[in-house]
Amino acid sequence: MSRSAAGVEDRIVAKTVDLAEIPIIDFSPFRHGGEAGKQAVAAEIADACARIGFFYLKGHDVPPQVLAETFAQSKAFFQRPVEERRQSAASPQWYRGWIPMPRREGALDRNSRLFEQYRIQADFSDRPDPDPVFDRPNRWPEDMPAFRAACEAHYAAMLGLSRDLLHAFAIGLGQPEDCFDAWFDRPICQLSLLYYIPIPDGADVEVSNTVSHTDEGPLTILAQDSVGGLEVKRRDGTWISAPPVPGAYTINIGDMMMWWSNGRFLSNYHRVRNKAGVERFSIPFFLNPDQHTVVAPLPALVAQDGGQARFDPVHVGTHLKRFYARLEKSPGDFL
Ligand SMILES: O=C(O)CCC(=O)C(=O)O
Ligand SMILES: [Fe+2]
Repeated sequence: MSRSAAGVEDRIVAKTVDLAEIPIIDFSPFRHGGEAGKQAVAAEIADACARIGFFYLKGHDVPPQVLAETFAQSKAFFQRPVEERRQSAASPQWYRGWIPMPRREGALDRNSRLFEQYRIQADFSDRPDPDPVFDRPNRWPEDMPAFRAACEAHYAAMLGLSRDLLHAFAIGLGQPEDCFDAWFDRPICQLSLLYYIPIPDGADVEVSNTVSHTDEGPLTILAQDSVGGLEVKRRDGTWISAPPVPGAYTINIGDMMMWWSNGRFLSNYHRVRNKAGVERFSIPFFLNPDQHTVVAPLPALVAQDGGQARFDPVHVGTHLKRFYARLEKSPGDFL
């Protein structure tokens, strides 16, 4: 018997956030509240990262119009006919631009990937020794100059916020505020505009728009529209909703921050199930270190843990190239 859409897991599609699980943290004391403000915010962030790896951030000082304009441009782009979207398509050799949904074969399941995306990355193509994967110019829809302007403004705002958040993570780990800074000179960041179709009524309860995954880099700053559908795994293995909180970003740490913290912080599993019956838009910004950074547990934390490093060192560029190669192999990813 197939499980019905009204199965147990469906009940977790909640519209309100459980603040005991995922706290809303006000960032303004970190910037404007002196040393005590910094310590207090860093402690709240560290607590959330240790428990669940997710928190909401308000008081971030990102002007609301930066986000509103990027959402407006994203909607305008995804509403275009497919022939127009395809004009700025990514390819396995040029992983920037529009990435369609995989072609569907058979019934939907938890791996169906029910979303399209537009991927924008750092552009270091002016380097004397440009890397063929990382240092490419972005693709832009040529007849939508406002699209490019909005994405670039949003990217810059997210990069600025990430740099401050790195300071908060450092303090929360009991380390000097600038302990991560040297690894973020030319960070390989990515801004994705995501467009999720609704999961059809009556689909198996396992059907999900994205697979359950952790993020690769140290930090993801996510803007959600009002639809909801993001779900986060608790340490006991059950799923909870992480619905949008107006005016706040949804923030999670990824694998590299877990490695640096020697496991104090959790890079947590999450997924999207859009059961709202309408389209959903979201905009994650993925922070990654410089290409040649080697991420390994911070020595001071390893010393506190009796000399035991829980994770092996990882070279960022090699790791991300392997990750991109996996994405490229997914059948049907490119039209
Ligand atoms: O769209 C979302 O809410 C989350 C997206 C996500 O997890 C990802 O792109 O890694
Ligand atoms: Fe993610």
